[in-house]
Amino acid sequence: MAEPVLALRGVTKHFVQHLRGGIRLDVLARVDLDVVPGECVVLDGPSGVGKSTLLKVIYGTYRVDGGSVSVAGTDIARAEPRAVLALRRTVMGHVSQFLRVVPRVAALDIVAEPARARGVPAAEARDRAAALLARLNLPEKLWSLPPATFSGGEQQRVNIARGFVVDWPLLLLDEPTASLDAENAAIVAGLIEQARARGTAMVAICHDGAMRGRIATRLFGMQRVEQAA
Ligand SMILES: Nc1ncnc2c1ncn2[C@@H]1O[C@H](COP(=O)(O)OP(=O)(O)OP(=O)(O)O)[C@@H](O)[C@H]1O
Repeated sequence: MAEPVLALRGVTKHFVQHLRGGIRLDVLARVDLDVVPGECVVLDGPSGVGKSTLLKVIYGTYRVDGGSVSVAGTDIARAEPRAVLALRRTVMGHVSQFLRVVPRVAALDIVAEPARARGVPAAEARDRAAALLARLNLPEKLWSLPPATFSGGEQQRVNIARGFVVDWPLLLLDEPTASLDAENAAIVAGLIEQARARGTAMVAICHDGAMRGRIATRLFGMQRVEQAA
């Protein structure tokens, strides 16, 4: 078995809901998970069980109360912000549900940016970005425009292209096909399969049954944590 790119051990996380009288909510309790190159693990469990929270813990957005989150050997849950940013630049990509639009930057450059940040020359990065946008059926006349005014599905395709412009060791996918029609969703499934074949490890949230059946190599079942009285 290959070495895991991602290894979670005993991960525990709670929130205190300050707007609701300081109620404590235990969301993750002693979560263990290994993900090796070429796997696509889909998080499985009812709404509110902590799937998005777990993805944010892996991406280094949230600190944890206990346990460790090893991303390519670094415990990201405890890493300094600078180390988190370095891992995001070199090891770990993230396709979020919604595009974070950068004002006045063209769609093509938004897609090319992660490749540029990893040292790919500008022309090659733009070529890769163009190939992905074409594959995802984004009309070419939109490529030079900032995506602020794009439709939800167009923005999501820009976001997906941005996620796949680099061969990440680890890629996190948060509902990557939620706003897409069946044809474009199938294209995304193809991108995921190709990335797996190249050795990318993936962790995904995907509520659509047909899509998860197509992309998941394994489901990771999550259960609600019993709340302390
Ligand atoms: N930043 C936060 N502060 C306080 N509570 C939070 C925060 N983020 C999530 N929660 C709570 O933690 C629980 C788990 O939320 P999370 O979004 O991880 O669930 P989920 O499994 O992704 O749900 P869904 O499938 O509906 O998206 C929820 O009860 C939510 O209200």
